[in-house]
Order: sequence, then C-alpha cells, then structure tokens
Amino acid sequence: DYYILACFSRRVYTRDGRPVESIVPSPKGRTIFANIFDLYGKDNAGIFNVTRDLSKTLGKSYLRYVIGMPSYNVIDAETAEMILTDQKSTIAKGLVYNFLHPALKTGLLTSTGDKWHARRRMLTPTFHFNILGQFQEIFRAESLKFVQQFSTQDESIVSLSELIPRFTLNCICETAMGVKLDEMAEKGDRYRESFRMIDQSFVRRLSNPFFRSNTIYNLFAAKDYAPFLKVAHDFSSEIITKRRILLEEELDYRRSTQTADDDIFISRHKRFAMLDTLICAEKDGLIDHAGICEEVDTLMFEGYDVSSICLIFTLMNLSLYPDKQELCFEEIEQHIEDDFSNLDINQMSKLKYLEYFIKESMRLYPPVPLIARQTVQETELANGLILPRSTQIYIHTFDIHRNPRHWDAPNEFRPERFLPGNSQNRSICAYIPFSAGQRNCIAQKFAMNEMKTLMTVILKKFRILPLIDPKTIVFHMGITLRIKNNIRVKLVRRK
Ligand code: HEM
Repeated sequence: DYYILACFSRRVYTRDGRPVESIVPSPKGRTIFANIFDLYGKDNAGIFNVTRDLSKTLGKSYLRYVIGMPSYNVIDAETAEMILTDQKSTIAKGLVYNFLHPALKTGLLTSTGDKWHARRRMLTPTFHFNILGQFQEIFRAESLKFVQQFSTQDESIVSLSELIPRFTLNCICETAMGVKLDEMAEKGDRYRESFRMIDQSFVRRLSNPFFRSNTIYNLFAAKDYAPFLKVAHDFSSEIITKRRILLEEELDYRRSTQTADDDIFISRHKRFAMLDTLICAEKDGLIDHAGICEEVDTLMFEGYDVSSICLIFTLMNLSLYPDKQELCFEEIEQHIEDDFSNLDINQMSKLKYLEYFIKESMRLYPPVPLIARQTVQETELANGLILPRSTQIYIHTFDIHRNPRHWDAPNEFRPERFLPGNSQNRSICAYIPFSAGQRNCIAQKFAMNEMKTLMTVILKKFRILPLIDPKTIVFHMGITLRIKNNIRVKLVRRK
C-alpha cells in the first residue's frame, strides 16, 4: 500500500531482515494518509472503540503509522513487560503526556529524567506504611460521613458517579494536602467540573492530528480551556496557601511541646500531610513554589479522579454479583467490629477477598486504560523489532486485561483469579492497573486502603442492589476510563 504522509514517517524494521508484518500486523488506515486520521471526527465512544475493535480483530499487538512516527500498540503482557521494565533507559513517557502539561505542568506523572528522580525520591516517604496508617483515620471518618447521608432511609438510590468523586476529593485533600474541604465544597465541585473539561481537551488533541502540535493547539484551541485551567489552578493554590498557614501553626505548636526524641515532622501524635514534605523541601531549596503547584495538581488529579473511577466500578460490581458481595460481607463481619473501632491498616490487611474483588474490578475496568511511552533513541526489542527514535508506544491495559491469552473467560467477573494459587503462572504484566516498572503508581497502597475502607463501611451497613445493566455501559475515551452512563445503585439498610 502506498500512503502519502506515512512516507515521511520513520519505519520500524527487524534485526534479521524478516518482514515486520511477520511479527506485528499493521492495520490499514481510514484514508490514504496511513493511520493519521483514524480517530479524526469520531465521538468519545468511537475513539474508545477504535482500539478495542482493532485488538479484537488482530488479536495481537500492532503497528500504526501516524504523522512522522510509528505507533506501537501493545495488547499482550510480554510486550508490555519489555516496555515497562526497560532497563536501558531508551524508553520514556509518551508524547500524549505533553497534552497534560497545561494542567499538570511537569509534576511526578509527566516529568522525566533527573527531575522525576528527585521528585519521586522526595515523595516516596510520604507513602510510607506508618504515614498511611495515620491516613486511615481520615478514610474512616470520610467513609462514615458518606454513609451518614443515607442513614435515615431504609432504601436509598445513590448516584455513584456524582457522590464518589466528592468522597475521593475530600480524602485526597485531607490526607495529602492536610486541608479539610468542608467549607470549600462548592469550589471542590467546580474543580471536578473543570477537570472534566481538561479531559475533553486531552481527547481533542488525541483525535485531531493537527492539535498534536503545541503551536496549532495554542493558537486555535487552548483558549477554550483556559477558564477551566484557571479554576483548577486557583483551587490548588488556595489549598497550598491554607496548608502553609496550618503547617506554620502546627510547627509552632510542636516546637513548644516537643520532647528530645520527637521527630518534629513525623511526630507520633500528629498526622503528616504530603504537602508538608513539599513545603519543607522548599525551605531547604529543593523545590520552588511552581514545583509545589505542579505536584499538588498531579496528586489531586490522580488522587481524586482515578480512585473514584475504581470505586464506582467496584461498587457497581458488588451490586451485580450478590453472592460475591455476601462473601465480602462475611469476611468483614469476621474481622471488623460493628463500631469500626478496629478498622485500621492491620485489620484491613485481613480482608483478602475484598481485595481480590477490587482487583477483579480493576481488571475489567482499569481506571487508567492506556499508558503511553516513547523511544528516546532507536530501540531493539526482544521480539526482534527495531523501533526508531520517537516511536509512540501505547500500552492498552484495557485490552491486556481482557486478552484471552492471559485470562480464561476474560469477560467473566471472578475475584478468585487473584487467589495466590491461581496467580502463579500469569505473566507479570498481564495485570497492570497501577502500571509496572519504575514509573508505577506511587500510591497503590494508599488507594487500596481508601477503597477498602469505604467498601467496608458501606457493606457493614447496607446491602447493595443493582440499578444498571452492564451491557448498556458506553465507554468514553479520556485520560482515565470514562463512561457515558450515570452509574447508580440502591442501598438497602441491613437490619
Ligand atoms: C485505583 C486507584 C489508582 C490507580 C488505578 C492508579 C494508576 C496509576 C497508573 C497506571 C500510573 C502510571 C501512569 C503512567 O505511567 O502513565 C499511576 C501513576 C501515578 N499515580 Fe496512580 N493510580 C491510582 C491512585 C492514585 C492516587 C490515590 C494517587 C495520589 C495520592 C496517585 C498518584 C500517582 C502518581 C503521582 C503517579 C506518577 C508516578 C510516577 O510517574 O512516578 N495514584 N497511577
């Protein structure tokens, strides 16, 4: 086939001269311009489905040629492992993360090289086991506040899509930022709305090849999103200002009450917000105000949006599989007191089935359905392909998690897949909701604890009944997994 613009694209080739097609198929594009316009003009559901359909029809990872560069689309665990665990540092974050720069600048998620290393080192201790243990109090309080809304009725219809993001935003603000959102609830709602628009700008750039260029995007589209970016950035600035004041007050208090062997920052009695680490690092000259802003924007976005998607689907699945819901409930009854007084990290680690349930939910509905990388120099893969510099690599977690090569009856919901005995022979990267390798999610345990806590509190008090047929779910493309539907469940109070 002769493709006009693809002629300008660097080509993938093989080490031993075998035809590339003998290793990876290259589907035909919609136009004569290779795959450049494959997504153009499609709505959010259409964009999401292009890659789903290709993975079903081709059954293996495949190549596409877009403007000036190949894109390698990965739907199998072995190739994902080669990419995510690359030791030669020839693979970095993909170009699409640049689309997030207006919102997140170059925070932990989007930065690379030395800057990323330094920031990861700075933030890793804030996810330490001891710190997470202290956040548990907040998760428990927020979960109790969540169920309190329905405590007076025997039955309530709950819009998860509306209420869960509010819960996760409260949790991340209070844990990571050390600021209670109560008196800022309305601003919180506007912040979440603004992120919906930022998500739209991401999809627009993904689907329209012209908007991949920063210059064209800035000239013709950026102004549509400027007001929403301002809302998001003003919100995080307000949080930083509030925390600066609170931290100063807290440090003054600690200085006045400190004993000789107390660590002033990680005191046994006081919680430690992640934002405090950044503010203290600023005092040491390790980060500036702009740096703090980008990390706060990143943690807030990841912290509220991604966890809420996971919770929405997990609660929906509890409603759809009553037998498995009962198994979760029995386990909770066995380990957690009725007044939740022992709902701490140690006790929660005993809720194994609940964890398998969440994991299975993330398998079928991975909150981050796509991870993108690119080669920074010509890179040879173990399967014999030689990827030229700037090859975009898209790891389709959604498809890997449903690939029949890795999963029996992939569309069936079976938490038992995650029993230790059933996971042994699985490829490492067959299951990557939190990604893998050095750029994996820094907050996996944080997210798991938050989700387990809310589910425990809900299940102890309510039975969850379904109000949605999963076959009607329409997925949308987004930075994270989006859906058109409003997911609702019915909560029925347990006697
Ligand atoms: C169920 C919940 C979550 C899931 C499924 C999830 C998933 C992921 C994935 C797949 C990545 C890698 C993204 C990529 O390389 O493109 C990631 C990175 C990251 N996540 Fe999460 N995440 C979750 C919750 C959270 C929470 C609650 C926070 C913050 C408190 C967080 C903070 C981050 C950060 C900062 C990164 C960038 C790490 C780096 O590159 O060093 N995540 N997450």
